[in-house]
Amino acid sequence: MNVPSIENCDLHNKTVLLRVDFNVPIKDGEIRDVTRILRALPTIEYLVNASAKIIIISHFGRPKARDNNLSLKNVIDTLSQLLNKKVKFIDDCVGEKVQKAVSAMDARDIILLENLRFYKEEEQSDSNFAKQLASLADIYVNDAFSCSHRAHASISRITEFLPSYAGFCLQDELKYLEKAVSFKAKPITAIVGGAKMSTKIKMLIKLTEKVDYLVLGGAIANNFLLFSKVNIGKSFFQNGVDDLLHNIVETANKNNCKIVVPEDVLVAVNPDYSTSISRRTESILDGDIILDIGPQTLSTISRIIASSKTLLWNGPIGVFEHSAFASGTIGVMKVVSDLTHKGKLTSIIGGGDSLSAISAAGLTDKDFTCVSTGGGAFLSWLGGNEMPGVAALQK
Ligand SMILES: Nc1ncnc2c1ncn2[C@@H]1O[C@H](COP(=O)(O)OP(=O)(O)OP(=O)(O)O)[C@@H](O)[C@H]1O
Ligand SMILES: O=C(O)[C@H](O)COP(=O)(O)O
Repeated sequence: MNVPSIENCDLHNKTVLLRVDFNVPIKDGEIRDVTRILRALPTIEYLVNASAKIIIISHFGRPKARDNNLSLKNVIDTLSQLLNKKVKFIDDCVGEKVQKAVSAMDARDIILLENLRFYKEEEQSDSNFAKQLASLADIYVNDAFSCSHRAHASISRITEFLPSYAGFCLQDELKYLEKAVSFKAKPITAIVGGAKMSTKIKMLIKLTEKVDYLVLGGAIANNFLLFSKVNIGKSFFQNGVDDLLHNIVETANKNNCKIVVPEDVLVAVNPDYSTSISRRTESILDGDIILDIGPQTLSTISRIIASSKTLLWNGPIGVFEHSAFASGTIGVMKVVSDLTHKGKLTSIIGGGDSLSAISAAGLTDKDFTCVSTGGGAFLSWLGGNEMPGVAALQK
């Protein structure tokens, strides 16, 4: 997939608006995984060495309004440390304050603007908002593969107003993902977990056309359990998706794709999630909250992976941030990395919290064939959907 590279443009003394994905997992103000920041460093360093002025933009979480917990100020110290260079933070992303800071920039200066999603216009792909962002710079660079499935102002609308290029992280992810999935060695297993049901359930239909096993974990699995009339107690699930689930199950049957849901689960015993208890799915109580798969399901999934040649995985299988609910995600991670090292499995894993789960398992990028920063983006790309951010660069 060809995209115009920043290597093909004159950057000297130019102001560059760099869209990255600094939507990193964070808890109590502490970043739990810096992979998404690390992956942006080669592009930032390249721009510094080319004597550009660099304005970094990103979203952070899914804010409904301005929210200090979702301010990009939370990443500024880590970014400066990793770059070994002072990065200035401006607490807005458009308007006079930003314009003033930009006009005071020298070559090689870096500023980070505030969370784009503090403006509803970002997700609305508003033309004026994109124009305002564009007016700050001479060149736009997209280095956020993990956001390129979103048709948002800073991803696809903005390319209407500035010469636009791809950074190295975006280029590499496209290249490695293409290479990794080109083998298509069967059987192919996809694991989809996590909590972003509204985004991900829609993407499952296309996956069932391509894979032999679709293993469901996380909150997404709850929806499928509920659909098959299992009591899920007080567990998280998405409302109003029964028609979609019906289509997914039908398409899976038509394509000989086996959907695997948990047969046993771990539920919370106390409200602080410090202790878990295992239950068969048919024995879940009304007050239970499902937060992980149980041991039986872990061994079923491990068996399926051992019989597979390719594994695609997005989304933790449980709330691995709490040790009582980490055994499913970490157990499966270890099986996958072990088979990858033995050369028996091509493993491709992606997603913000999935990256964090890799480190929680004591593993790194090197333990898998390909590790993508993209979660929803990775699933969308696997399903063969057009990526608005990539398409916009190709226009
Ligand atoms: N059973 C469950 N109930 C509720 N939340 C869950 C459950 N299992 C996992 N999770 C949560 O899902 C979150 C991650 O979901 P998410 O869909 O964001 O995955 P991701 O890998 O970060 O992908 P993306 O990059 O698209 O965000 C984790 O923080 C985890 O605690
Ligand atoms: O975490 C992600 O997958 C990306 O940052 C995109 O976030 P979104 O699903 O909130 O658009």
